[in-house]
Amino acid sequence: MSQLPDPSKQIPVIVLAGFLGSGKTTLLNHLLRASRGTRIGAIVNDFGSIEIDAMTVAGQLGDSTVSLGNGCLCCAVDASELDLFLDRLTRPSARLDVIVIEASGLAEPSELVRMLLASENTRMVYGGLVEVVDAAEFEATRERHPEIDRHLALADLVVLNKTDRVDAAVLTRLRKTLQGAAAVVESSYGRVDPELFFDRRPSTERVGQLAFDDLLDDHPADPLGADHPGCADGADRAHGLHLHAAYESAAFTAREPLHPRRLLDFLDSRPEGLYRIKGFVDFGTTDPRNRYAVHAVGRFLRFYPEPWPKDAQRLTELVLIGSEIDGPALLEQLAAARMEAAETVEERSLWGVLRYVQDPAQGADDSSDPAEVPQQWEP
Ligand SMILES: Nc1nc2c(ncn2[C@@H]2O[C@H](COP(=O)(O)OP(=O)(O)OP(=O)(O)O)[C@@H](O)[C@H]2O)c(=O)[nH]1
Repeated sequence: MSQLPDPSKQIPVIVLAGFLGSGKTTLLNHLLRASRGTRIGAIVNDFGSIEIDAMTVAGQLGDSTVSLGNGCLCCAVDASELDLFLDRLTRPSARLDVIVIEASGLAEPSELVRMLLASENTRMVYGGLVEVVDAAEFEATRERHPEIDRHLALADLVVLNKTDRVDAAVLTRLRKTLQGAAAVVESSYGRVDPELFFDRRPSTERVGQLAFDDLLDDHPADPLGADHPGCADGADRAHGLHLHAAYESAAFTAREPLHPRRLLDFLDSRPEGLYRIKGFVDFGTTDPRNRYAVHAVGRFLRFYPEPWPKDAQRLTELVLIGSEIDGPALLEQLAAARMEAAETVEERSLWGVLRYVQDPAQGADDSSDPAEVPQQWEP
């Protein structure tokens, strides 16, 4: 007879979900920096074909990060790829204490939870769903996507993030809206107490606010049919109701540096539907030392200069995610921002970009963590 697993030795697997750009990677990086000895494994699921999130996290974790790119994990035909990674990360030799799955910003959390609960891997236990909410964008996002309420209903913990971006009145309103959901913690730049994540949740019949049976029943037929971009063939029939059924992504790569002013023109005139842009930009001789991480979430735009990693290929790599966007046209516009070989560009053309760089003196993203070395950049 096979032995029942010892629950005290099972590794909790936490799902970190939340809409596009809400701050999942930022929070995951905070956890990794503030883990103080707890060994965290991460599985990162990007929606776009260039795995920007994985690139942002991977440096921190080495072998303990695995990336499941290009498509939503929630629509994998079967869970075998996830199982494979979980198998690898839960091996005793990996010596991990906890595993965090960062879902894509368009994933359907209930599908991920279902996959984890159905997993036959006895070395792990489902550790709960954390839903990150962007305080500045939440109300507009919820209006466009009422299904967000379903995600919140399933959460064990809601992190109301980006509180620095809203005033007291909005915050009070949000607190009221989120009342009745799971425990809510507020944060700026994902700085939450890691104890909230690492303390294993007792394994019970309930998942978040719902019973396990509710979760199994929550499997509506797909009114849109089976084929949607970003999904494996024959993906889940409920997929039509998933957020990402309405979204598409486009990937842009350029070997030539981009002209700062032309890139800004592109960003300033980005269409409403283009909700999320992320990646790294090479501005060539205008700043040869640094690459610029770029993040656009709704109308929010930020550049984060950071020294080029050693041996990194000098490329610009961007992922664009939006609904009702004309991907090829956007890529063409971006291509026009590439510099010609003979083109000279004045250093001051970078000034426009620098307006979107957060002043480190005003509190860098993770300044709360004394263990962290502040980013050095000199444009
Ligand atoms: N002002 C402010 N910006 C934040 C905060 N948290 C994250 N950001 C910024 O928001 C942008 C998106 O953050 P990410 O952590 O990449 O968001 P994400 O949820 O992983 O994004 P996707 O994977 O694309 O869904 C970045 O520019 C972050 O620096 C916050 O609390 N306040």
